[in-house]
Amino acid sequence: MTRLPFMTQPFPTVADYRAAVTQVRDAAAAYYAGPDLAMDDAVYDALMQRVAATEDAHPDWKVEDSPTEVVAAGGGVVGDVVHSEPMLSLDNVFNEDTLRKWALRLEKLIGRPVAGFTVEPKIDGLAIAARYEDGRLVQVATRGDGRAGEDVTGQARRAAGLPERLAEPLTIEVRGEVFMTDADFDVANGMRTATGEPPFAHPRSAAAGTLLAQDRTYDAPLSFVAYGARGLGDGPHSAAMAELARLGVSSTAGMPVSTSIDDLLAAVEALNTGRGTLGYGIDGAVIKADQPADRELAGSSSRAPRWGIAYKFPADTRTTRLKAIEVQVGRTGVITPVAVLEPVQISGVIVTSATLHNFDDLVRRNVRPGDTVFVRRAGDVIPEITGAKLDERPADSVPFEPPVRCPRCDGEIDRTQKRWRCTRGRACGAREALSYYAARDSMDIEGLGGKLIDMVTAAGLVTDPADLYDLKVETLAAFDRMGEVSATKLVTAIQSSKTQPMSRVLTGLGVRMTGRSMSRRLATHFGTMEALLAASVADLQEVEGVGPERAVTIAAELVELQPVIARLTARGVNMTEPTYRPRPPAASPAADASDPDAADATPAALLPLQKEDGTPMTVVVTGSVPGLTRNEGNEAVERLGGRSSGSVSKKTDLVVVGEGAGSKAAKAEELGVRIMPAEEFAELLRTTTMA
Ligand SMILES: NC(=O)c1ccc[n+]([C@@H]2O[C@H](COP(=O)([O-])OP(=O)(O)OC[C@H]3O[C@@H](n4cnc5c(N)ncnc54)[C@H](O)[C@@H]3O)[C@@H](O)[C@H]2O)c1
Ligand SMILES: [Zn+2]
Repeated sequence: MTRLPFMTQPFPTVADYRAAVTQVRDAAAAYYAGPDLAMDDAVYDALMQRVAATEDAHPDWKVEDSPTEVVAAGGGVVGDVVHSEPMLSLDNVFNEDTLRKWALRLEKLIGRPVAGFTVEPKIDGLAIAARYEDGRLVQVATRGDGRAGEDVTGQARRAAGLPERLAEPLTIEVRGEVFMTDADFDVANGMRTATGEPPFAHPRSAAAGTLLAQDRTYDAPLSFVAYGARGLGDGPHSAAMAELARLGVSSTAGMPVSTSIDDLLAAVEALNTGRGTLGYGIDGAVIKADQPADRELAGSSSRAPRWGIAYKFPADTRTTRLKAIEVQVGRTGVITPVAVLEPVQISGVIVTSATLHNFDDLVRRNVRPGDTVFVRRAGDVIPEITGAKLDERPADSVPFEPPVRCPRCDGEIDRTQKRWRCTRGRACGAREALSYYAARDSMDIEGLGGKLIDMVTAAGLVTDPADLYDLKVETLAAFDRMGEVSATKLVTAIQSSKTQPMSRVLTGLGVRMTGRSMSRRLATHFGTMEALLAASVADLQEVEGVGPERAVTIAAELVELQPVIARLTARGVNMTEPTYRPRPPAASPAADASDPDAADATPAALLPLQKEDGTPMTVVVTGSVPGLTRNEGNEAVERLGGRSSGSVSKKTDLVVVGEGAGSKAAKAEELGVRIMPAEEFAELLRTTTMA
């Protein structure tokens, strides 16, 4: 997990520092009191780090009971249940380097290697302590200020994983996290809105609001996972967790125990990678010394144990402004609201749009254009909006009006399912999809215009591009004003489109967030449709211009398109890209000598627009090239091994100048970039593709 190293700067003045302390305290007070949030977790964490850095730099500025030194930054709500032993916070690390340092410091502190570390998920919920007497659940309390918490027995009894009775009549204390799964979050908000209450903004606040609710107007589901126990003997932590599981309590049992830091880091990384698929939110990993003897030697400060640490993952939830809600009609007629966002960075990725799932959800989550919304992005999953900050809603905001008719074909909408659909299903998008497929820049099927597409779709003959290849001359000839001759011509045009390069197939399929040049780049990079379909989100990002957001969308689109691609392939449509050259393997003399396939991988002869090292020249085509459209001109550049670009700069290697060229040609001359007349370019294309 690589992250930009950054230094936390101390505050310049004592007044700034004090103001930050107040801000932290206020935020913590709101956070621990219930579902409301003053700021993003990431902002809170950064502020806390700055407060700590300032205290390091100016110990004399430090305020009494600094939030860096007390549990819950001093914001925990004190109750009347006194804990058997303080419930502490955890110190944080944010990267590999500081985790290694922490482990070294711990070993120095105890004077010997740590016997083993457990790695547990840090579930994003609320800490509780649950007492069992003779196997019966008798009391549950929140962490509070660490010394005493509030009694939440009634609400906590409903948490899945925290049973009313243990499998054996033991008297023990169980500590762990109460949280809400993503699925239960939807249920909870459904109940909230049904009773006229504002929905929760995200699962953590839903868990807090539910557990701390004074009046129980609804019964939202909660879950529990234990990560601590008292009264089960003095074996290792991992054994205690296994014992809890045996007693019927959901726990972190089965978590990896590592003896080397490298294994430990691998376990942390595995948790981070899998975090999007858990079905509930985690905000980090918790690493603990497994053996009680090690823990005892290390001890604790007033705020946190020294034998454990939280490795915080980059925040997966941020707030931003919802600029607009757009309605998208998918290929199968599914109608979904899509959020257009003020760009926001979430765990290193700029997010500009998010899914809102469906129209019910929009109501349930009470989200309106103009709202400040919580956006969650977990790993390679399309970002979603979990809720809005209702206290920041503009006074003039109005609810979003869902469409009454299909925004694409004006047809009826089927609202019987959660996911609304155009009643015309695939046929709704067929016309658009087919004209796009047949267009000159895509498969270039001459004679397949709007009228014909209307006829074949209305007759139910064609719903997706693959159906085109099944069209028979006799069938078409029977259409009004068609005739044998034009029907034959059309069928021939359709059939001969099968040899078009894969990049045009991709363009024709209309993969969201890709256009013609991106389709070409994808096709040239992967070479075959098979390789493209097998590409992971990470593989896709190797293609120039494909960032994480686009990669996720392309991957999702390809999954959706797989059936039609399979049908096209079955009909003999070409799924390879002619300009594709397998990239030579990384220079490794040993591999060259022993690898029998190495000979196959030697780079092919250079194409006219490739540089000596095989990389593409950057080429700008301006003005018209005889016989080619602008798109075909760009396509030709790539077929000749170059990379087409729209603007002339010092990095441009070649400018093709045709009739009607304007300022770009002038700029090329000014910069001394090589110029090629369009006729010469056309000739080059002719000779190269003939060879
Ligand atoms: N947005 C805000 O305004 C705001 C305000 C206060 C706190 N916060 C968030 O809360 C964090 C600090 O809160 P904290 O002091 O309650 O927590 P912490 O970071 O000090 O960690 C301790 C807590 O982690 C939880 N936990 C989850 N899994 C665990 C496991 N396997 N083992 C042990 N503990 C586990 C427990 O609830 C425990 O109390 C901040 O980093 C911030 O993200 C946000
Ligand atoms: Zn429609």
